[in-house]
Amino acid sequence: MNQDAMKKQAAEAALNYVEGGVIGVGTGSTVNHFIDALATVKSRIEGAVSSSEASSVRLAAHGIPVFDLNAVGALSLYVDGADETNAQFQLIKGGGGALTREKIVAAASQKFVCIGDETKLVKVLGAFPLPVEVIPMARSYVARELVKLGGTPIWREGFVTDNGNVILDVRHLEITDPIQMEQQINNLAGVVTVGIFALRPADVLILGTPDGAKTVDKG
Ligand SMILES: O=C[C@H](O)[C@H](O)[C@H](O)COP(=O)(O)O
Repeated sequence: MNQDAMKKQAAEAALNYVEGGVIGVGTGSTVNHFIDALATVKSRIEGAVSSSEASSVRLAAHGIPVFDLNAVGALSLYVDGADETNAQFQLIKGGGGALTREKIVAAASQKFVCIGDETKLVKVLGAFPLPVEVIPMARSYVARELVKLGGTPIWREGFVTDNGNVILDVRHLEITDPIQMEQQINNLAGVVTVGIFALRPADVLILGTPDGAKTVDKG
């Protein structure tokens, strides 16, 4: 079974958590499978809050109403993918550049269901280059500060986030204390969001495997 088929399995298993109301929907290839599956049960929900323009377009194409987060208040459920997860469900996200809106929607949600394939599970976060969204004028300054932390930041040239900012992808960080590093990088002037999701980790992890989707729910 290939990676995409495992992502699809996990996405379809996440439908078990869709009960009603307005739900939060993330971004990426795994979430695209989830949006397509959600369309088959769309009468169950009122609509969705989306973490990116791309997901909003896909939801709308399926006839699923898309709401502004400010119009709906707290969400019961958020479903999103990840680039890496550790056993504590602390994540690296932002490979698609949607990390800031993803972190906002995750924070506003009671339950965060993370979906992916089994290759996303790692012992220590950081093999995947850590995305950091930065205000454009702060790009070089933040890059120098990230070098002081031991990282090698690479500007994702030509890419602009939905918020009009730039992304630095930071290699060579071994993230042994994700909460501390999330706070430290978020505190740099000019950083909008770092792609570590440890202060608000996922609550449920669903990983596609060759033997079927495996769900671990922290309850
Ligand atoms: O910005 C993108 C998101 O954080 C995605 O959830 C993450 O990159 C995983 O993407 P995919 O499901 O395509 O592997």
